[in-house]
Amino acid sequence: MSVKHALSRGLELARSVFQLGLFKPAGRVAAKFRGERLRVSRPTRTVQPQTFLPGRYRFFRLSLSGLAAQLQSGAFRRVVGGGSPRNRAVFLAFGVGLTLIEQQLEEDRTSVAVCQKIQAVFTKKSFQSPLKPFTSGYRLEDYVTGKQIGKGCSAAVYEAAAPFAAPAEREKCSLVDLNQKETGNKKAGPFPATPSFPLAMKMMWNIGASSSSDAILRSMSMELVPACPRALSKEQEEIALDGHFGTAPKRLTAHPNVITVYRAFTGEVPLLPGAQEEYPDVLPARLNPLGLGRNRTLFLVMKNYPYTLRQYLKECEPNLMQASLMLLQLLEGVDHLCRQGIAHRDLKSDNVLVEYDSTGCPRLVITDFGCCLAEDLGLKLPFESSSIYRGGNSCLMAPEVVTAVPGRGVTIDYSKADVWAVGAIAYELFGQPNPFYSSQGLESRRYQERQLPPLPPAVPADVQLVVKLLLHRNTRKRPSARVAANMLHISLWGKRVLASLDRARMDKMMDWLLCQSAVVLLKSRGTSGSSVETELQRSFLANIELEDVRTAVSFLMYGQEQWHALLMHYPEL
Ligand SMILES: Nc1ncnc2c1ncn2[C@@H]1O[C@H](COP(=O)(O)OP(=O)(O)OP(=O)(O)O)[C@@H](O)[C@H]1O
Repeated sequence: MSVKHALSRGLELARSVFQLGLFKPAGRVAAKFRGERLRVSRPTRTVQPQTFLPGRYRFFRLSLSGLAAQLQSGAFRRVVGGGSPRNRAVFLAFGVGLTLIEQQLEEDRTSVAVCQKIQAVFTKKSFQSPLKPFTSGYRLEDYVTGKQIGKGCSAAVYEAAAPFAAPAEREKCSLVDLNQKETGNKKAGPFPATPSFPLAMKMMWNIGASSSSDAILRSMSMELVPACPRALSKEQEEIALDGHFGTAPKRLTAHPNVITVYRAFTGEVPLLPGAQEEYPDVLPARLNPLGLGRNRTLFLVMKNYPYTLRQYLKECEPNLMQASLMLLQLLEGVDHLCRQGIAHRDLKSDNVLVEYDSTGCPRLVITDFGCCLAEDLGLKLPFESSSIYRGGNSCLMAPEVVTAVPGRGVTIDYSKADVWAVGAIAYELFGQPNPFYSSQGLESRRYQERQLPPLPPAVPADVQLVVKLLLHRNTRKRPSARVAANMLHISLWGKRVLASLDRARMDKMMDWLLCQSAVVLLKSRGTSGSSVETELQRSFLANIELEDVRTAVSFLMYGQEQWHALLMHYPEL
């Protein structure tokens, strides 16, 4: 290799590596050129908190001061000074690279500060419940129940109403309301002649636990993960905590794309419409002499949604924009769970509920946390024996979960399992059958990425890329929910800035983020109720982090192939 060639190759590599913000390879590139491993001291971890540490490489990042020390060391100078012209050229290129790093760090510090300010503005206003706050409702008698609206393997769900929980006026925009308006059914007072049912009451089937509140709350504790702070009465909250000896499952904070359980209480199983015909076996002997159920069980009160996602998609065909927004909502919901160390483990279109926002756009919420993982240990589950429960719905179980083999020291990492299921559900959102349902033939245990069916050609390329990446078998090549959501946000609302971006310079991106923030703040001041679009944009801005944005931009700019080529070259990325 000529000196000129080595110099230009070194510079080119340094530039591309620095532009991507990948500092780790810089060390390796240098080592590669020198034909030996560069013995720089391991990263000193005394980087100031505000220093930007790019992406996943933060733990590996070369310490500039360590490198500087190496540069000054006699051994290094001997290699460089006495080395071949090629070595000197590479050293020169590397020196230029170091200057670039310094500049980049300075720019990154500014960008991080911008992101932090934006986050602070958008995390202030927390998500508001659409229902009037209420202080009672801890007994079955507080509610009027209507017809059955759903049934699963562990519960029946009924429509319900309570005078103290009427929906806030501006939020009454569900299909139920629309239908009632069309048929002239106007509300007159808290319990009109034909009551509308803004609530849904889930009655769990209690077969295993005894009838004590303690046993019920302990055995069904996962259902309480999306419960709001005052969902349980004081006494039951204490029982729920005591029953777990201080290790009760985590509770989620509210999010527009995650169900909120407003009330949870234990009570006697009533004979509700359809019980004798549809679930006689799980009724207590008091109601069915042959029934196996216990006398008391857990009740959960939530907002009543007009559709599950599966029902909605059977009846409606969302357009491309709506389908993309729906995908984005699932990603935002999953990101919210991940941030709080919770894995749903049973995501499917039956466990997603749908309503319309004030503009007619479908709003999605993730529901049914009965199979979730919400332990203090986080998203890693020790998997030492096959009796350990991995989650529901094996068809949509991520490859790393379904193929895990129990053994000593084995853990299953769920941090990207839900997002994989979102990738599979994306097919349904865009009008295709879910490729992982048995009728379609792919099994998450053994499929290859090339076997994935294409999405319809009309689906935007960026969305196709996101779905492809989400279904990557290798979790290291699968983006997190946050990065995937950022990709969609930038693709939906930041196409122009993306086209003008220089990979390294995030200043244009920061300008765009500031503009977006102003626009979203203005939109939020409107009186027409919050729209899905605004909620999504708020979520994006509330969670903005430079390294996630940069990774999303890299994926979008390089596309999957180039990114993976880079990963192959530098597998430790
Ligand atoms: N808040 C709600 N609003 C409207 N319908 C609901 C609501 N919650 C549940 N449903 C309906 O009830 C059905 C069963 O609810 P859910 O999935 O929570 O029960 P489950 O027994 O835990 O289900 P699984 O079989 O997945 O374990 C849902 O598929 C849906 O049709």
